[in-house]
Amino acid sequence: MRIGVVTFPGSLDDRDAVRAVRIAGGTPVSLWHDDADIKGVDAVVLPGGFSYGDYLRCGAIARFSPVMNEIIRLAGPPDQVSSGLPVLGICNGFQVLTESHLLPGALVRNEKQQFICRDQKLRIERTSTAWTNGYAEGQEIVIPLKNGEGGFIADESTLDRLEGEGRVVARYLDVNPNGSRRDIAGISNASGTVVGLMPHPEHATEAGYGPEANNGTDGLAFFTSALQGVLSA
Ligand SMILES: NC(=O)CC[C@H](N)C(=O)O
Repeated sequence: MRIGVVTFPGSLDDRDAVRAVRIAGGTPVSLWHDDADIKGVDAVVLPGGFSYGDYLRCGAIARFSPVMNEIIRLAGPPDQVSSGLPVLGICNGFQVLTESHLLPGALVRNEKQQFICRDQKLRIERTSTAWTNGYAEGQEIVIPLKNGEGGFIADESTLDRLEGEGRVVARYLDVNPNGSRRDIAGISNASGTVVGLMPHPEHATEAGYGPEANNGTDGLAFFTSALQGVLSA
């Protein structure tokens, strides 16, 4: 399975995302922000970093890049249950997804106005997505978190809708590091093909290099899940 990893000017975690795809058993395909097509890949990862220098707002400029035009077209409308292109947005990638309106809500400055870097415990709440079907529902994992604008916000009716439709993919456990509403760390579109996640699974895919928990490999199932290519819902 060929998984595209997009590099924007200022991307930081694209190399680790490429590596994670390879460790999971997939074939990584590098995509450049200026590419008008996505080379026929089966899924796409939008990596973390500081696309276009985080000017204006994180992800606000990346959303208008040629490669995003194509990804937005292929991913399909966010509230429609259809099998569009699977897309995982990690951290800055999550910010790009909300700016692109592929996911609802927005990411704002962390509550304490500081950049955070820590190992973060999460609970996986939705496993019927292209990116989390390899986890058990309710599974607790620890992966790195590092961002300045990671507070997930949305109006109450949108939050209720996300909860009601089971679209909260992951929630912060023990500590809510950034003031995200309802401890939300990740959400999906209606069909579970598009997932945005603020912490970084690509940094916890190789034994001995991620957080101490489970030998540092708690993030790998995001990438092996995509290789299953099957949604259970
Ligand atoms: N690690 C990242 O992707 C950082 C995301 C974003 N630039 C922020 O600081 O919030």
